[in-house]
Amino acid sequence: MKPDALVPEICVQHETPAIPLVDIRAPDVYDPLAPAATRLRYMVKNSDHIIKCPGVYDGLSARIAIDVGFEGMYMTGAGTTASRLGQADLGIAQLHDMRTNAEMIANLRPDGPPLIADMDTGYGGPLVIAKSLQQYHLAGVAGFHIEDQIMNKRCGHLAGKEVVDVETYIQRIKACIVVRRQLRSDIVIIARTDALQSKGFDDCIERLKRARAEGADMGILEGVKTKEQAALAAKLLAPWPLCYNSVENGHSPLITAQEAHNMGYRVIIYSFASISPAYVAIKSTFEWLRETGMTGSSVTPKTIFNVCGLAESIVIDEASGGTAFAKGV
Ligand SMILES: C[C@](O)(C(=O)O)[C@H](CC(=O)O)C(=O)O
Repeated sequence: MKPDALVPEICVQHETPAIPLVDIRAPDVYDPLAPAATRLRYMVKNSDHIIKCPGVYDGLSARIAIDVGFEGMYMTGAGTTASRLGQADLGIAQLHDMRTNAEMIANLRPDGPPLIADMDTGYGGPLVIAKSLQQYHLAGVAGFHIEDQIMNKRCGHLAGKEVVDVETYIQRIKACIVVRRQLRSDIVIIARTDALQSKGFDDCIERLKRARAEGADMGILEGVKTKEQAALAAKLLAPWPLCYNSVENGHSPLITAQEAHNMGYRVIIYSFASISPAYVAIKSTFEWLRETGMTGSSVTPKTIFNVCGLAESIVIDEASGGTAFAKGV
């Protein structure tokens, strides 16, 4: 008798998490040439995994995210404020700062990973919000989140946040819906609530349900305190897709992408994924430089230029009959 005939037949049941139903308007067929917003909708609805979006704050961090092969990106407002203005995330960046950064990032590779961008409070009343949405749409942004903090907002992972009343929040969402319709845009509207600190969990769920009823495509419950809270929010709001804001060392528990997916989240953004390591690397290099007069870096200039599209530029020059790179680069 062959030895393996003694081995009882085992029927291995692979645990594949059930793909939760997702309620978002999306095309049935994926078109790689469709606008980023349309592609994002398709991905949210049809992906069998959670869409991981690293936080990017400038051209280089976005280029690296594209190079590494992420399927989505997130433009962090905190990172944009820090890198463009040298300020803390306290509502100092305005529409112009955010839109110009988002436009540059979204157009590095228009056929590349869709960009979700922070829109904070929308930067004003309904008319300003209308302008914000229009500008994000024209900039090629695929989706954005808009929240219910007061205009003098602060990072969602700081204490002392204040929120506007529900009706004012819903006005913000309605302004987005009306303008998106007028523009015939597919831009994904993500309603975020920061009310957990001051109003509690139930109030947040009510706010998100109201936003959903108005037509917001997705939701974020900012600053959840426990994994149970994160899971319950997804359950109570299903099949509405939720996005998880993973801020390591912030107010929320660490939840892996797989855990978030199993809870029913469809997108996970990592707000500080590039700015935190950049801070650590730049600081230690500068300290070393101050001490030794050398940076100690082993990265060649060309490495950076390659990530930033050197090859694409050469192709354009050659295709146009140029000779700028004929002697090498
Ligand atoms: C997501 C966020 O809006 C951002 O700007 O990245 C911030 C992140 C942070 O400052 O911790 C937020 O959570 O408010």
